[in-house]
Amino acid sequence: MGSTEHKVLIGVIGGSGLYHLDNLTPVETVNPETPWGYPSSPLTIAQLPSGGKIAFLARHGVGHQHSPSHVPVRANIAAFKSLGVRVILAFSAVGSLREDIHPGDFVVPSQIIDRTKGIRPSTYFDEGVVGHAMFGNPFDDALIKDLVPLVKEALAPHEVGNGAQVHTEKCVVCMEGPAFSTRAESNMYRMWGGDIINMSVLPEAKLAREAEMSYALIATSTDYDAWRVSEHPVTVEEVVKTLHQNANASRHVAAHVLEALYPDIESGKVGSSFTGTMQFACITKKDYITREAAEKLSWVLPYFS
Ligand SMILES: CSC[C@H]1O[C@H](OP(=O)(O)O)[C@H](O)[C@@H]1O
Ligand SMILES: Nc1ncnc2[nH]cnc12
Repeated sequence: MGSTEHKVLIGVIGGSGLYHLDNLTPVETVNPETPWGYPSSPLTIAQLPSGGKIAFLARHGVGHQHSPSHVPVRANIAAFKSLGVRVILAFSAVGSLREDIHPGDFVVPSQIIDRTKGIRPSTYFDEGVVGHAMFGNPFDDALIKDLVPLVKEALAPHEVGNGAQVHTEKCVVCMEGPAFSTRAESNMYRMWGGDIINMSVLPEAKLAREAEMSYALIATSTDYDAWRVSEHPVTVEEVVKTLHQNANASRHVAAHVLEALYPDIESGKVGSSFTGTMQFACITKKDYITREAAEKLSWVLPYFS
């Protein structure tokens, strides 16, 4: 198990362009080996001004060495869980599938369309224990309700937000990658009701749910993907350029939101929406669960210890 003297209640996942939160005070680095291997990067435990502790993880590694299809997501979520994390705030660079979601805007989505190709390990329930998590509302809506006003507040000063809007109630398409979509695919996603697109929200959100953790995505729009005929289809240069412009705003949003949410997470008012939900989601009969399988699952769910 991961061990630290610190009580860590919130995990932050930094996406493309967000490889550190150097506006917070680091206190320790941990790198727990989980039954699913090591996380994408060591976890930096940092202290908030009010004293609360958070853990930061770079999704693709600090050198951006893990492609979206090969991020060790099960290890990432298990590593957070082993530190006692209850809430995960995940940052992600996304393409916009809508005219009114401009590059530089922030989006806190409420739905997901899965366009990954089944090549990512995406469950903790594939080795001897069968469990079916409820996933109709893939994010923690109660967390989002508290989060969105805080994101808006953080971006309100023009020198921070630079006029960025905050969009809610949107649908994120998660594609396999690493190549971007064709124009035809991009248009199809628009017809399906997709509003933004990335390569990372799955299986992250699903594994957080299986581990009974509260999860929300804070997406920053970097481009118009491939659907907009007046423009050339998205390139990585364009994404990275906008990302660097957005990174300081994201760090500011993270610091503001973490500080404001911490007391409610500590008191259990926020972050407990899914506590206990997996207890009856496991369908395998007790006598059929091997000690090895139970031991492995106990990393993410207390019922198996
Ligand atoms: C660098 S462009 C595509 C890449 O960016 C996004 O990463 P993240 O979600 O970690 O910010 C997208 O999901 C792709 O992995
Ligand atoms: N257009 C796009 N497609 C998929 N992932 C992205 N991340 C940023 N822009 C993206």
